[in-house]
Amino acid sequence: MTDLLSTAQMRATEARAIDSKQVSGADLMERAGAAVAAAIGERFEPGRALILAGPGNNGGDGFVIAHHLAQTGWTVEVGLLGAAEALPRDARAMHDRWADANPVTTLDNVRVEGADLVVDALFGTGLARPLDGRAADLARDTVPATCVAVDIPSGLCADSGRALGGVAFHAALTVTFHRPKRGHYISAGPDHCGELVVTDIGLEHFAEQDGIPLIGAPVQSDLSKGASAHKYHSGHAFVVAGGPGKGGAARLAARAALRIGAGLVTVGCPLRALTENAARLDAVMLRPLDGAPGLAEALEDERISSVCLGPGLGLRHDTQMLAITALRSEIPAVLDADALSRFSRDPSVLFGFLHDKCVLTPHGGEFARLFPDLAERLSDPAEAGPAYSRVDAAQAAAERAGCTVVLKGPDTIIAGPDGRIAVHVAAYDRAAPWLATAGAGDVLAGMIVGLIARGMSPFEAAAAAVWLHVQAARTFGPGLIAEDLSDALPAVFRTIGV
Ligand SMILES: NC(=O)C1=CN([C@@H]2O[C@H](COP(=O)(O)OP(=O)(O)OC[C@H]3O[C@@H](n4cnc5c(N)ncnc54)[C@H](OP(=O)(O)O)[C@@H]3O)[C@@H](O)[C@H]2O)[C@@H](O)CC1
Ligand SMILES: Nc1ncnc2c1ncn2[C@@H]1O[C@H](COP(=O)(O)OP(=O)(O)O)[C@@H](O)[C@H]1O
Ligand SMILES: [K+]
Repeated sequence: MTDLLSTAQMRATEARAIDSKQVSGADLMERAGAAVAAAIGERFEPGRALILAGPGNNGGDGFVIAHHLAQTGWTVEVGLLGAAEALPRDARAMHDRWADANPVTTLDNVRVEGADLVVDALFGTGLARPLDGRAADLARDTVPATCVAVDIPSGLCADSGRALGGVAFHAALTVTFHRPKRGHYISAGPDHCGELVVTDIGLEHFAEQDGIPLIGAPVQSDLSKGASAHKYHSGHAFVVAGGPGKGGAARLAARAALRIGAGLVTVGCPLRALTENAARLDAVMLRPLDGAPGLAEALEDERISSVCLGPGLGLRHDTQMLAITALRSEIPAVLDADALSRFSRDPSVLFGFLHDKCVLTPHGGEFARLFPDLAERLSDPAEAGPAYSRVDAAQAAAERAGCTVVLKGPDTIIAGPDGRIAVHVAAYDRAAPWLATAGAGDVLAGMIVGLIARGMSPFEAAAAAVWLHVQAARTFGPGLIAEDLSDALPAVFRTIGV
């Protein structure tokens, strides 16, 4: 499992290593710089390299890289921000080794034009405030295709993935050490990092705390079915649909719930939408509902194991009554789309009925309607590190709501009411750009409700569904529309051995 560290966790690991006296800060810097130079050697032909060295240990790594590149045929120029005398001890030593035989210029005097490679060793995990002056100009002027970032692109907050002051380098390659940091994955991180390489610098033995897990493929045995199982062993998911002409979203959710393995799925809809839904559904069952009292009656069936509300439900008063009715039944519930937005005027009404078996699946806009203060902190300019992050926001939302919150996006954050967090990022080798398509969210809600019907906990169901959803998009490939996601699931199941 890959996990994402905070800068504090990384610093603690480094401190434990150094305190053990088994390794020194200079050893770590030597290994870090050598790892970056090796990654460069595997991807770029030698030419003219410009190293931008900052005033801390990130700059120290830059001098190690200069040393290695010069030994492998590169013409190397180094520009330093600040005075050599002010560098921390290890960085100063690396500077002195280089400066003994080579000139070091100031950052003000370097020019990125004409460089085949720009090594951004300005700031790493110690970035405390926005880039300014010459560093900010260089971040704007450096061509991403020629830029290799040391540890993290300078300007990017390693805890939040947000560019402090809105300015950060864009790199073709980022080489980080020991473990990826949160900032490499969430928010703008992947956009700034380019290719991400994580190198081992010998800290494994000193790692104590786990970071935030990046969600991987679900365990096959959690999704397989017993050879002699009855359909009711896999649960019965109930999806509440809107009125005539509005049923598509709920049908997408229902089909996803069935494909992901719920034993039975029923769509409940107003009587006047029955014919339309009947014409479009076969394996999914249909039940007319007479408003909230009708839903209450339907949910009295003890075999119903999960309920999904929101997709295509509309923003009228009925939606609020239907949601409250579903929540009162205490059946595990997935609330999406209109079932969230309907409560924007007074989210505390919703919070009053939620319980720990619920899952809320807001995209950014829906999140802002339910948690305006948290969304505002996210949209306020990030001026100091560690900046407020999507992880902080999702965690605070789950605590307030008392249930699992899935904050959707290319980077999807899953937060449990107990503080548990998991992240799936559709970037790097998990990119799924065609998933940004109408109805994809409805399918995700259906997948979650289907897995809950099968007996998974809300948090586990959300994590597994988010991975399967992206995997289905990646398996189908370009041209994907929401309808295709459920139909790609059988192929996905085969590849993970279900
Ligand atoms: N952890 C590990 O195991 C290993 C870590 N290693 C490397 O160390 C790096 C972390 O080093 P670091 O802690 O010295 O911080 P770094 O990022 O160089 O910056 C700090 C300096 O920048 C300054 N400063 C900050 N923001 C600024 C701004 N906007 N504009 C101007 N100045 C600003 C800040 O000044 P201050 O805030 O103190 O005034 C301070 O002087 C890490 O990313 C990795 O590359 C590897 O060598 C080996 C293993
Ligand atoms: N660029 C992207 N890459 C991968 N997945 C994405 C991207 N943008 C959105 N998604 C995912 O697509 C889904 C969109 O859901 P949502 O915004 O509710 O759309 P809709 O309301 O149209 O169904 C979410 O699961 C989200 O995580
Ligand atoms: K950097």
